[in-house]
Amino acid sequence: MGVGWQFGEPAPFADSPSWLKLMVDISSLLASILQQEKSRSLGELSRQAVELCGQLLGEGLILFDDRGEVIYQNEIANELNLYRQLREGIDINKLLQNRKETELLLNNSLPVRFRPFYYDRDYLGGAVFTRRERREVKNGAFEPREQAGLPKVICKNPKLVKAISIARQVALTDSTILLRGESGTGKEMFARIIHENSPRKKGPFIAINCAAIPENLLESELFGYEEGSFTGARRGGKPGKIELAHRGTLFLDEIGDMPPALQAKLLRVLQEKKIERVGGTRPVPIDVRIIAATHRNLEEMIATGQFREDLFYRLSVIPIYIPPLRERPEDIELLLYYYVKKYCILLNKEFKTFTYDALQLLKAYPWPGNIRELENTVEYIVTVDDKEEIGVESLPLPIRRFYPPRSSSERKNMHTGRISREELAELLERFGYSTEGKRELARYLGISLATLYRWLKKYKL
Ligand SMILES: Nc1ncnc2c1ncn2[C@@H]1O[C@H](COP(=O)(O)OP(=O)(O)OP(=O)(O)O)[C@@H](O)[C@H]1O
Repeated sequence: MGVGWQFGEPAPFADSPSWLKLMVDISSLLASILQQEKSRSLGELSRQAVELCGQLLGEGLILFDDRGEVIYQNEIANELNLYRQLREGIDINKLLQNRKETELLLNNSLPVRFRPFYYDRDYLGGAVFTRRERREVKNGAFEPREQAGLPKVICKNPKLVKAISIARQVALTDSTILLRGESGTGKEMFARIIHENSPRKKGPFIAINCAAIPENLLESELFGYEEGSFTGARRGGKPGKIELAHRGTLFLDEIGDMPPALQAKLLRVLQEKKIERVGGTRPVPIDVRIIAATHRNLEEMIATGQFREDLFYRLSVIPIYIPPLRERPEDIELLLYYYVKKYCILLNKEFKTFTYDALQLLKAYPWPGNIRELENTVEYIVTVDDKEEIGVESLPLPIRRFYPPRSSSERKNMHTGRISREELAELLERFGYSTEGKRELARYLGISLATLYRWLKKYKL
């Protein structure tokens, strides 16, 4: 590598030694920039190669540098929470000092292997990966998601990406947040992300679903109680969820279902930052960050007197709306394959793909239960189906029976009986041959059951 200069005749100041020195200095500067560029692109190339190998490996992989710092971990290691398991199960530094290939079993029976890396005799770092045999990983080693830490957020929809970036920003503050969105859209997941990215992450994350607890118990669950405050009260009393969330985050799910008396009490906590247990006499100072969530229309509830306006404004200092899955069809395919991968690993099955038709149907389906429904659907398919490619026939009935709304001319064709035999056969397959399936199909086609039977007879179906 070198730098050459070419001048016109005569070369300016060619005889001057300081001119020559300047040329030499500039040349070496340019050479070192070129050198840097070259090594940077080599570094980038190796980084991308590592990432690609990590993705293709199909096993959990973590790379450490010579001081035991994690420099890379792949998605599966993340999902398996491999690093935490390692930290809890073994002394990582000892493992690194050992500097020889080691095989071990973590506390949760996850088998891992450590391999050191050298350059000449210098130790560069090492890799830890799970063993190839999936069977062993399957035996209880794949932790349920809740314990495995934060789930990965799968999305490319711009609205959701924006919502996530807002959540990460406001995580740093102590403002109260109101998460709005339908059931199963990921409100609790958002609350956890906010907590984990906040200065309170070392404190507790306490969640309570206001709709799941009977009204008469909700107060003591939230505020706790003193000994003897009611029949059956535990000796010594009991702290409530708000108290348990001290120095951490309290996630109040389904806040719209909170009874009015408790709404007033919660408002006081927010205003005074103090809490009084049921049957208690002295308020205790409390330091919690509240994240509330609801799928209900709180504005309407305020208008009908079911929800306190003052509490609403206190809670929704920062409102974040999480769009339902049907409003972000671009995320459906990503989520489908994310869960296929998860359940194939979990159930020790070969990776599966969807046929074009199945994918189209899954993308058109409105997913009223959102991501929770999608995950359950994939778990069901992967469990019961052994085919490598998932076709329409493998999808659960409610999805098979769903047909995206057609254009009016297509509907007109159907009304006038101009539906082809193939089309009717395909619909029948989709809706099912049972009487219930045929009834659904007739409803879908906008014809009576008797007409449908006539068509089936005509086409000998
Ligand atoms: N973008 C996403 N990527 C991956 N998983 C997601 C995503 N959004 C939600 N999930 C998963 O979907 C499931 C439902 O999410 P979550 O419980 O947070 O929903 P929710 O809105 O709180 O539901 P509900 O109001 O019914 O309690 C969880 O398992 C969550 O991890």
